[in-house]
Amino acid sequence: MSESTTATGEPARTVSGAEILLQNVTKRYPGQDKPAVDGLTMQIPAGQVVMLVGPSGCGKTTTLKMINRLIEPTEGSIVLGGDDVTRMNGDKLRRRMGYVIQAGGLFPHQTVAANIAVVPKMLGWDKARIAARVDELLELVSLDPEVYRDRYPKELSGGQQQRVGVARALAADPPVLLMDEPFGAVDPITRQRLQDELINIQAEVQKTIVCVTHDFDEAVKLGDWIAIFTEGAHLVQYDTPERILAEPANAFVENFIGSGAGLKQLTLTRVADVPLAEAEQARPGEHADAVLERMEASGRHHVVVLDDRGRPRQWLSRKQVRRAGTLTGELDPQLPVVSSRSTLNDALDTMLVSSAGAALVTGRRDAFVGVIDVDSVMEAIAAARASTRSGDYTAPVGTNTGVLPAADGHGGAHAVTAGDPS
Ligand SMILES: Nc1ncnc2c1ncn2[C@@H]1O[C@H](COP(=O)(O)OP(=O)(O)OP(=O)(O)O)[C@@H](O)[C@H]1O
Repeated sequence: MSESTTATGEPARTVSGAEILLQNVTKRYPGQDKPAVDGLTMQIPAGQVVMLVGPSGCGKTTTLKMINRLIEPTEGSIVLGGDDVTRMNGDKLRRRMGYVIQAGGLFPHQTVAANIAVVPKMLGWDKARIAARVDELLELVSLDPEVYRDRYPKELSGGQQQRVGVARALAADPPVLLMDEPFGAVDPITRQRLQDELINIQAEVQKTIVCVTHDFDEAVKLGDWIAIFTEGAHLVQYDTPERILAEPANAFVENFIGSGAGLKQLTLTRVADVPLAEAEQARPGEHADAVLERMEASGRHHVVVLDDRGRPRQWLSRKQVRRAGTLTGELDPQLPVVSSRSTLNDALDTMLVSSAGAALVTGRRDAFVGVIDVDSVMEAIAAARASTRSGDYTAPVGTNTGVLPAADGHGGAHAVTAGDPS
């Protein structure tokens, strides 16, 4: 995600996350012959997003929960920003790590504000500071504080509950956010929106995020790095989404990625990276004749009707304009809109259901910025295929051999195909 921050031209922000280092960590559950996590050594870089993926039962959740010690490791150590967490008080530690689970995991009998305030209260913040923080976080997750702060979880949609879950996890500004299948319980459209929002939030907060998912596309979309595990949390490949798609370490990874790796490349490119077309614009209340005259002069066949804050309301053909007489500006619920942060994959989905074969793109505060069409997406795919994937970066360390590679400039220089399956 940090790459997408620069791709959208926004200045890099100060990293507030901390590095996490798992050192030779093993978890044996009582009564199990094989360890759920077997000697895992893994570096999770500060301020970056690491996605943990792999088949069911491979040890993703156990790995995640050992980081905040909801599960105690049997062996090994976990270091957070230089401190050994296995020696810290568990409650104190969990205040330094936000934790987001499926469906938000909110307390049903507490209001949204009270849910978000849990950790700040434990930390003894005064009321005014807590109230200000609650409102700030609700704004951050795109919920109007006036409307939502006094509601109860059951009065929210699944997506809204998930947003409150993220707000709660961020409440005391912890350096680390742990997420376990955070968007598993919402419908695909809401999931796409929540993922886009998380990308936006991360661009602002730059936390260290470790996220478990079943969904490889989600891992490609959100991850700076993806760790692919087999049983026993054996790391098969730990690298960038680009590299994993282009050079899967072995047949297991190939299978896991599934077919259509080429199409998955679409998930790596954002709408903001593609040149957008301009569009004819109009305001509610305008008369059809004037609008048609402008469309005639520009040779454009569609006009986008924008409200006074520049947000799209309608997208009309000449015929529709003629029929309207005067533009009402009434919001079209079917309007094909994508955010400039959306992936080309999401944009393509939206375009395919839009009769215009194109989509309106919005930027900051949902203001209209241009039009994306199928041709520009196709060109972007061709360009991505043609671009060479140079290895000019250093992948974090990850291995199950229990030995941290020496810092000789080579250690972890490429990704780790750790615990060589041979
Ligand atoms: N409390 C427990 N007691 C005994 N065994 C457990 C316990 N929790 C998990 N396991 C076992 O440890 C292994 C790893 O489980 P874990 O939940 O970490 O996997 P996962 O990759 O997160 O799976 P999923 O994707 O299905 O959630 C599994 O074989 C599981 O059955």
